[in-house]
Amino acid sequence: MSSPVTIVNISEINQDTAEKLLKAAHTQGFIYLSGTGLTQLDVNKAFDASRALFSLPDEEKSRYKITPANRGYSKMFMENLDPDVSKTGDPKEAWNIGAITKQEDGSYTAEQDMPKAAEQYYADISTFQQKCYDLMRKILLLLGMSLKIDKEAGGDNYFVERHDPNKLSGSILRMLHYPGISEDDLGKPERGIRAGAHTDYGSVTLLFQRPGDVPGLEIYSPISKKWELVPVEDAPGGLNDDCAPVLVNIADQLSYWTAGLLRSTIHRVRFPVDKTCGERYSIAFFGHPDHDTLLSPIPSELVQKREGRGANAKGEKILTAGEHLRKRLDATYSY
Ligand SMILES: O=C(O)CCC(=O)C(=O)O
Ligand SMILES: [Fe+2]
Repeated sequence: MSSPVTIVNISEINQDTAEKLLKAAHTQGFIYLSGTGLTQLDVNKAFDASRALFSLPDEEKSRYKITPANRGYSKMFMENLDPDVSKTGDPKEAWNIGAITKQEDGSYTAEQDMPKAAEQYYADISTFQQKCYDLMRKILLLLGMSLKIDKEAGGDNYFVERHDPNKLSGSILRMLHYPGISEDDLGKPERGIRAGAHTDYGSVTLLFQRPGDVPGLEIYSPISKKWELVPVEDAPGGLNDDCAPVLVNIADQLSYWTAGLLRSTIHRVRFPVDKTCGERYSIAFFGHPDHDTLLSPIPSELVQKREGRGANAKGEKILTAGEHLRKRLDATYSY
């Protein structure tokens, strides 16, 4: 199957890689990255944890209901990403997991209440969270390089300095589970929409999929102006080699911040309803700037010449990343 999303190898951090990333982020807003430094084993372990958490009884999962701090479990139909289209909410379930950290005595603690069964996965989840943070910062370094940000303002590290793992931010790991299409769903298009059309809220999102699972993610391509299915890429090697290409997309805050130069593309998860199909698991890492980051125009000539858009619009109150996020979350959930 041909893919609307190009693959960029980021194993070499240099200007050439940075330009390739910028081109994809500006045109399609979605990019597959290879050479990320994560192994297939890292990713498989995260999916093992995900399957264990979703297979808990509904009654137990409901005890950890998602909070206004955006942590916890969101059950089937609870989230509605596109209320104009869906009256029922999205047929999917999700676990939002904040930082799990290693203590001096070697034990791990979660910043939120978690089921007992999750504890055996804490070390793996914590490692995975750190690797996601590292990958996000690598992407942000490359984007900083590509925008040729003024040296006195922070230069290549402008974005990296504003995504500090030790500061409060909206960054969150989210495990997702979409049930497949059953006999009862056949011929009913609204049942095929597993996650309504939306854009993401933060700076960049990393999406991990399982090679072999049903695909389902569709992007509204800014190039073809059509919905296009994004195939799931295969892993190139064994368990200890690079993982399957990671799907990365630019989200709203980074798009706003760069006056639309980097594109936040609309996407959804949809299964065709003309035949039954199996379930899909995915894991998203939503990277966000630190809450106190001012989303003021980026000091880069490439951004400044885009007058009147996003953070460049005159008369716009400059929001912090935390304020921007709060507005979006309050519009999506019924807590
Ligand atoms: O699960 C997927 O493939 C996409 C999920 C997504 O777009 C989201 O949760 O924001
Ligand atoms: Fe999304």
